[in-house]
Amino acid sequence: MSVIQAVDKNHETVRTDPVPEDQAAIVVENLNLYYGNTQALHNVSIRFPRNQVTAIIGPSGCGKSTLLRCLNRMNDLIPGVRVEGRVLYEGVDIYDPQVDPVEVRRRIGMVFQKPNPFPKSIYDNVAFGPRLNGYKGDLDALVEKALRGAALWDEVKDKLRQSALGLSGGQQQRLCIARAMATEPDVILMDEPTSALDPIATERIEGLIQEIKQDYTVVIVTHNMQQAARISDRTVFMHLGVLIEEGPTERIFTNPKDPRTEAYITGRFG
Ligand SMILES: Nc1ncnc2c1ncn2[C@@H]1O[C@H](COP(=O)(O)OP(=O)(O)OP(=O)(O)O)[C@@H](O)[C@H]1O
Repeated sequence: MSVIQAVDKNHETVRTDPVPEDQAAIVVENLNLYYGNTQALHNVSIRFPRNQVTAIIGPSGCGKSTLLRCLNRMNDLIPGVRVEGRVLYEGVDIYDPQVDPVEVRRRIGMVFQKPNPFPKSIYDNVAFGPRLNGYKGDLDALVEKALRGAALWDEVKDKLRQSALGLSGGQQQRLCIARAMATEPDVILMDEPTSALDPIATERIEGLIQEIKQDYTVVIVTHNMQQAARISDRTVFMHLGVLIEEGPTERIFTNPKDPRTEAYITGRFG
């Protein structure tokens, strides 16, 4: 591995093997985010490579979820939020006034910490997004494809009309992944998707994440460093709203360059 290291003077990010722009699904440039008068992100620049898993790690309150939510404009839904800078998705700034945030969220889907299926049937949960978007194709085939993609089909194929709320927590989270896949996105954002799950369900989701990167770009926020080490190709370390260090996961965990990254991954803070 060639190690190219550069320290950006403006926001002191240490980068190893930076992602070339043409390999990035999402490019974040000089992003600042304010909740009212409180600045939560400071001049963050980062590229998320296509068909890879990028993990965002860092101590509680460092801005991981805030950064993730910027990638599909979920922060727009929070009153008093102000965003400066650019987030380019396949070269288009998603914050451009011409861009429809609903379309952004169709292309860049999201899975949340707690499984949050709608109180509807399994089928209707998966069909919800495509129906909303006026999907004209074969809906049954699309639902099956999404459920297969989320490794849930075999468990639910005989009870598609039953309530999603009858599924286990791990199945519900895979259903939420299927629901995100059903709008045929390119990118799937995951905000601590296994923190409410038991170890077996967690292992299933982790395996699934590694499989789906063939078809999707995945960005995952996790508190669990072992999880980041197990499943991600690249790791991003944040602290106090600043992106401190990013690079190939193995390098971040074996040879962190910034003392704050080292302190965090060795459990000395956070
Ligand atoms: N809706 C909000 N309104 C005001 N401040 C917020 C809001 N959401 C987050 N913050 C603040 O922004 C900062 C970053 O929060 P964020 O949730 O992004 O961090 P995090 O790293 O994901 O934390 P955690 O690991 O605890 O989930 C924190 O100081 C938090 O208090």
